[in-house]
Amino acid sequence: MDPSDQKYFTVIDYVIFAVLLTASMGIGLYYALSGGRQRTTQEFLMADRSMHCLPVSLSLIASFQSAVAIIGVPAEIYTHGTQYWFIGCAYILGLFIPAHVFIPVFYRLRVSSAYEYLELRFSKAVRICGTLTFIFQMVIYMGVCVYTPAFALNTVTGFELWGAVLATGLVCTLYTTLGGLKAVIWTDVFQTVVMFAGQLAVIVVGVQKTGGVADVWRKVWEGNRISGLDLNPDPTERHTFWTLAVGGVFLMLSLYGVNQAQVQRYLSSRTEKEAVRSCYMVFPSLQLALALSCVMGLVMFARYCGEDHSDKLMVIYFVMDMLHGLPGLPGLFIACLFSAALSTISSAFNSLATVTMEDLIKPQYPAMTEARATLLSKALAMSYGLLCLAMACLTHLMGDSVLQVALKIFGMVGGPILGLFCLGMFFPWANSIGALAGLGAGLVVAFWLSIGSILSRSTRPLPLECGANVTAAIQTAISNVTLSQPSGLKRFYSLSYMWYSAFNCTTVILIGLIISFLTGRRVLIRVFIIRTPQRPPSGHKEGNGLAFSQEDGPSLEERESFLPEDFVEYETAV
Ligand SMILES: CC(C)(CO)[C@@H](O)C(=O)NCCC(=O)O
Ligand code: NA
Repeated sequence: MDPSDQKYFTVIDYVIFAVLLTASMGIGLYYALSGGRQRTTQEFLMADRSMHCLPVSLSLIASFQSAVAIIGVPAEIYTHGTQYWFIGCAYILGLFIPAHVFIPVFYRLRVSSAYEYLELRFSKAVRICGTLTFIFQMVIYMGVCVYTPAFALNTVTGFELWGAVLATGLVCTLYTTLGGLKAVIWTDVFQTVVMFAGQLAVIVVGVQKTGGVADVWRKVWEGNRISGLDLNPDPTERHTFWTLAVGGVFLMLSLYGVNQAQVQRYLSSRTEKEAVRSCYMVFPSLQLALALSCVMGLVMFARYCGEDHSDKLMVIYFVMDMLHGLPGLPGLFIACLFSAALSTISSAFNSLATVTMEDLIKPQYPAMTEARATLLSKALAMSYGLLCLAMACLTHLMGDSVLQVALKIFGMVGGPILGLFCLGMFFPWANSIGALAGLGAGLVVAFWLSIGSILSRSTRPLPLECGANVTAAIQTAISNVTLSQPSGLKRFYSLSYMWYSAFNCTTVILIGLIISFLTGRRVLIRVFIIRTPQRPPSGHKEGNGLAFSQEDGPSLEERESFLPEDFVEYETAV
């Protein structure tokens, strides 16, 4: 393809892209100069805990819906059919459980960082390890997010690669640093709308150009792209109903239940009810986002099938092919891609600044003034912005399908973090040594599994794709002969990446429980149930899962300094 943006972009396209960046900056500036003018950490990091559910819910979708999904999901559907669409089933429990289990715990504790919970429940060491793990996860993910749209555009249209990376990184850093969480949430709202509009435009034009809905349907049906329910229980099958709908629930829990970016949004809601409502409202919008990307994949198939496009950037080729000659629309799609990316990395910057401030810095300097803490938070948001640019360079070196890379990061690092929170919330007899050992073991096994899967895959053939051919068949035959790993380990390495979250979460819980039993068995434990201002306690039955054991929880004084009136205490036998 001719690498020249002259072919695709007219002045109006550049204008639309510029409007996106300017409007985002404008929102940042507005929140820098209005309200409390970002002079407290409560405002900068928590949006004064004053948000309504609609902006919060749109912002919740935006956090983990980046250009990776916009490019990756249609490519997945094109190559492997609509099986991936079944991940929509995981959204039911994946949002219901956070709404009724995780939100009440975090909200009622009035924490700022989700990791504060880990110290309340276990110890300072567990909190710090949890925080560091989260920082690691988000920093890598951020690099993928900022790099993907820039790289895609550069390859297809010749749009300057590092120019685009710098523009995204700097604009995002600026409005995040200026306007705090309020700006992040309101730009997310605007960017989510642009994202949907861009995808919709491509689909409408695409359907028209391929001959209408009936024609698209006939082609994808004949091309065998409408997948039935695959109920194969084999956990090494990449995408089946089980890997997607059950494995996907754990993925969703790690993102929507305990990820700081999302927890922070729940906490910024004005009431707990509003937070729960926003979580419910994510469901239809996330289904819409999924449907739009899946349909785009199908339209793309209707357009190209027969041709052997296995390029992971084919979505961009397709879009430019559809939209060029329609001034403004290529610009709208670029705005859509960058909206998706901006809204994700801004959430990352702000949540990273929050945990670094609340979990790593404030506990060391409890006497810090509010003015200094706010200034430092802004400096942190900005530093993470610059780090993000560095991470983009690192991503430059990675291969693989971007969607798979992002979902693997969520499973490898997010899975163990989810395990840590579950250990705390659901197992009163877990102690902090168990939690540390569990997290450590969980991360080691997660990395072993992921690295093993990368290494063993390099000796296997490429997956059969649309234009499966003789070469692939020969490759399979050869690799079947040459693979000599023990089959048990090989099977372990080929676990579907959609199970990573569930598997790694379970490792943490199991090891955590075993070590807890070995290091601190007790006959009696003391369980503390949080009372809510709205709902007076009526005995221990209405416990919401937050439990402190006698030995490894914080001291009674410490707990009282946190929430004097909110605890009820009783003894129970193990
Ligand atoms: C988080 C899910 C799985 C929810 O459907 C989806 O948004 C997704 O595939 N995200 C990929 C990561 C990204 O878009 O950056
Ligand atoms: Na996003």
